[in-house]
Amino acid sequence: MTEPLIGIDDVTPPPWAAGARSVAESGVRSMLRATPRTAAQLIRWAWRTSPRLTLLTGVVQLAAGAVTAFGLLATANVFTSLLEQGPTPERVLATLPALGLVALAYSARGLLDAAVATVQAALVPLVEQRAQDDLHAAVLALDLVAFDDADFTELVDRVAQQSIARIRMGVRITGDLLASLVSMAAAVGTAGVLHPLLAPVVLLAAAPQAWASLLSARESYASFVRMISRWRQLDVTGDVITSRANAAELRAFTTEDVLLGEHRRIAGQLTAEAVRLAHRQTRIQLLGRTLSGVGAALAYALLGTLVYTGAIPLALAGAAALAMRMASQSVSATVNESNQLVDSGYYVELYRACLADAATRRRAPADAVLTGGPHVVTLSDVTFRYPGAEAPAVDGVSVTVRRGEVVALVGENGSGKSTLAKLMVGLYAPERGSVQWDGVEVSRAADALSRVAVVLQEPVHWPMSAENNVRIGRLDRADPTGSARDDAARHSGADVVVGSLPAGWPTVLSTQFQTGRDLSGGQWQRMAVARGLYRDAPFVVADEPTAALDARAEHAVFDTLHGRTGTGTERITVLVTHRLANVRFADQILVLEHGRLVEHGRHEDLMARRGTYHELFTLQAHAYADTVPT
Ligand SMILES: Nc1ncnc2c1ncn2[C@@H]1O[C@H](COP(=O)(O)OP(=O)(O)OP(=O)(O)O)[C@@H](O)[C@H]1O
Repeated sequence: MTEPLIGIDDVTPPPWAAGARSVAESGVRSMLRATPRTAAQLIRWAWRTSPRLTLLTGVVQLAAGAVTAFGLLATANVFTSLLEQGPTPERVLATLPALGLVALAYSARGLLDAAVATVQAALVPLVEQRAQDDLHAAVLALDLVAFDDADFTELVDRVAQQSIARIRMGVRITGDLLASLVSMAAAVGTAGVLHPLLAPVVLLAAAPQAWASLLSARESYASFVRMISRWRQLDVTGDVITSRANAAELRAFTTEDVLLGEHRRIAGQLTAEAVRLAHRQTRIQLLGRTLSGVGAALAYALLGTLVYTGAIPLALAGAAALAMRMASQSVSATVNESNQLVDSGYYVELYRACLADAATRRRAPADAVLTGGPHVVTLSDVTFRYPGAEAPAVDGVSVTVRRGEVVALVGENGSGKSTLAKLMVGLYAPERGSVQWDGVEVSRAADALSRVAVVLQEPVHWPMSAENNVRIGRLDRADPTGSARDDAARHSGADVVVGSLPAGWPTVLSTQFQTGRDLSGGQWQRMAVARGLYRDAPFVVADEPTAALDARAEHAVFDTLHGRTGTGTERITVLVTHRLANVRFADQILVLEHGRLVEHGRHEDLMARRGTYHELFTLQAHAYADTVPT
């Protein structure tokens, strides 16, 4: 097979990758500016999480840097007094107080390092938790339609998987960077005090290494942008291979080899790119180190010249050499930490961009209140298009539904039934036209969804007890004796499912837990119907609620939905189904084709019209009539 299995070999980088692309294309100077920006952003988040711990971290990091500087000065002092006129026993004794200070500085640094570790251990997880919490809150506040935008959902996935960990790392590195900067300033400052020429020379010696690190980081960004579609393909293929849901079909169609081959093909491309990148980065780093080495040699040569010409007394030369050594060490640490921050900076920025994007995709603010109802639901010229789609999924639908009615949505696959049902309850807002409940625009009503129960074809498999799988339909419903729960279970057939569970209602329905159980497709659907009934809402949307149910269970569910038994008829029921025998008794049948409402009426009217509904119904009826013995 030569064609890529996934079908898309090169996708356009999503808009959220623009940040990485601009870094990859930007100069070293703008990358230099990115580091303080990232650090400032992380400090702001840390401050927002805990001003006290942030302040404390800053203070102990600064103190650690300052103590290191103090240690350097004390050591320089020891050297100076030792070398002043050649060491003698008296002079050695005279250095003892300075040596004491060196020891003090070392132990203070040890204590401060412990303090840094303790304060960071408290602060970093808090910042991480807050970042995760804010992300979850933003995702839960999203308008449903946001999940239909593939680029945005990939952004959310990436941020959830990568950015949170990078924020954690970034906060820690920002603290370390602060301490390294103080040490560097102290060392460079000391060298400068000993002779003004030494400070710039020390910095110049380190500059090539810093430059090489930034170039190397820029190469990483460029590689990331180049391979972004490969990474997406690798993730998708990996998920197909490892997912439990796919396991049976994947084997039944004997696709193991082709999938493995596809995964290897993509992974091979990524590995080749990783090797190319590593070689390029090694060359850049080597150049940087060589130039830095030459710079360091020049710096020491300058020191030698200064001593030789008497510009620096010999007694101070040892201190100067020490300061230069420490300056180059702390410059290396600063460069290394800045580098890591540049690396994290991309994901930190992605997180910020994701929250900003999510804020624009929130559900519209509720500015209308419903008083009871809905009694009358009115759709006027409703049109809706999924993000990025050319054709509307629902196109100019107008209809009125009254309380007590059962409305069936009928049509071929992809004709817009599920989308229309979601528009009716305000899960989607129309692009054109309006959906009103008793004259109120439903997508702007504060409490519309609390009046809705949905039963979907592929319901959520809530990883919780069977009891809560039903009660989550309305957790605040007062049902101390469990009679409402039992009613819902009886009318959906979930009572039989629960009866077969080892611990009954408390059994956890998830094999992710040791004592948990999984259910069959039809059993899950019965639980979903029970949940919908338990919600006891005045507006019920049942989207293929019985697709996986056996005949007896299906019959019972439709009896309930049609209000012929049990749980009350004072509601609106919207039913999406392909089993047309179940829509015969509906008060209104809406037939959709390519999103347009092409037929509308009761069963008898539509049969008399001999249009699409008549054709679909007759096809199904014949399939049964030919086989039922008379
Ligand atoms: N998330 C989405 N993004 C883009 N297009 C979508 C999305 N979901 C559905 N569509 C498209 O919108 C149209 C209507 O889909 P919808 O799910 O409403 O159809 P349906 O009548 O319920 O289909 P089925 O009988 O197969 O369940 C289809 O053309 C479908 O391809």
